[in-house]
Amino acid sequence: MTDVVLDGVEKVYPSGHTAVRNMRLRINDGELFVLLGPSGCGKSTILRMIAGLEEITSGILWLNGAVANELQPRDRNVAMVFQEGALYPHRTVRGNMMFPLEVSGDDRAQATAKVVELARALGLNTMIDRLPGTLSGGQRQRAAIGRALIREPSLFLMDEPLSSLDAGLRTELRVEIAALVRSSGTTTVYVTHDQVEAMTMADRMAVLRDGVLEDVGTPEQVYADPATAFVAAFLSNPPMNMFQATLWAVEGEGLLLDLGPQRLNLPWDDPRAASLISHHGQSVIVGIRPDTLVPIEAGSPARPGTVLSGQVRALEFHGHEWLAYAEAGIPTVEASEVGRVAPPAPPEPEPTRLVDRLRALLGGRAEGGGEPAPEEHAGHHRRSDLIFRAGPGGRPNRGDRVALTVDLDRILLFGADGRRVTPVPR
Ligand SMILES: Nc1ncnc2c1ncn2[C@@H]1O[C@H](COP(=O)(O)OP(=O)(O)OP(=O)(O)O)[C@@H](O)[C@H]1O
Repeated sequence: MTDVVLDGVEKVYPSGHTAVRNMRLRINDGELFVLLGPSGCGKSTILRMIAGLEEITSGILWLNGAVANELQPRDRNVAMVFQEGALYPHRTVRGNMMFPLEVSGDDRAQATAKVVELARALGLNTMIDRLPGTLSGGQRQRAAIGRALIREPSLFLMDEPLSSLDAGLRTELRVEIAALVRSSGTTTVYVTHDQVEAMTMADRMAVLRDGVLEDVGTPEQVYADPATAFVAAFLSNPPMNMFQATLWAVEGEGLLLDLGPQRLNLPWDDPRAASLISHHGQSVIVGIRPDTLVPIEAGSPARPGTVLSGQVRALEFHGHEWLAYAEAGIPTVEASEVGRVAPPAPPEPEPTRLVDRLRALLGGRAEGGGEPAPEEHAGHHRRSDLIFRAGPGGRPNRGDRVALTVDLDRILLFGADGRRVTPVPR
């Protein structure tokens, strides 16, 4: 049993690259804690610093209330599983799982019983005498997890243990791993770049970008109440609409979100009004999840300032629903670039998105249909402006003009720096 505290931890590699910046995190005893973020954000570096495999440049690491910066890895009672859990190829599953107990000189009869019990919990009992080379990837990962857990570490660290497996197996194993580590009560830090894995497994999770902690909380908190535009966009599937707006506080009318050719209107009694007033005349980012947009009959009554409209230009079938992409002429924001601490990568010399290359080739018309290209506004403009869901019965057709009511209580508002305009409760 152990808790982990990172107090202002930084990692600068000898190359000069800062991989982790001023990391402040508390991982509680017995928690299944997930570190989530895109490739290169510093997740593995943090895990390796906790394990003692990577030196901490500055800041303090506390393990169970004691400073652990200089503690040798073997003195931390930590077990780690990697993407490809390395097993001894000439030892059976049983032999691999027995190994840590042999090294620590455990009683052989007790060790054997323990291995059999854990192998059963991992669904490996029927293959306990097989060599790793005869196992599937998922079975090998289970055996690696078994070997790591057998000596009951105080802290269990897992670095993308499922990323080499196919989608079906990942889903199956993530449920099993979560159940197993919870039943063992071992504090676990689990690294992944997969949002679904993080949200389905975590007791609490941290979202990282460029070595910086963007948000931390339970999956429900971080999803429903994200601290930054980056977190909101990273966790949204289907993608969140991220619009560039100018905010105007207008007496008698409320708070206007000027989206270029369209606008939304928050009443003065909106709970966010007090925080929003300080953004009067400034750019804000409006995050709208597709499920907060509901198609309505054109011309049907709706409160002014609660409707967005557009022309459907593409539809995607997702089995249980359709996703529609409507051109609305509203400037959008690339949330992954908003509020970055590290300088963004230099711009690509050539358009890299297929749609941009096609558009360049076709002289500005990527999709057929001959519709005039929408007017460009300030801000980063994408053609697929407005993404919304349509049930199997209510799907629009390509080219239809659609009106969508916006659930204003559920829109997320961020300042130009990407941080939420209202403080996020945690
Ligand atoms: N030994 C090293 N020397 C210099 N830079 C390094 C070293 N190891 C990692 N980095 C850099 O530090 C940053 C963080 O790397 P890290 O492996 O922690 O990221 P990650 O979030 O785990 O990525 P991934 O999901 O791709 O594994 C990256 O930019 C990486 O290139």
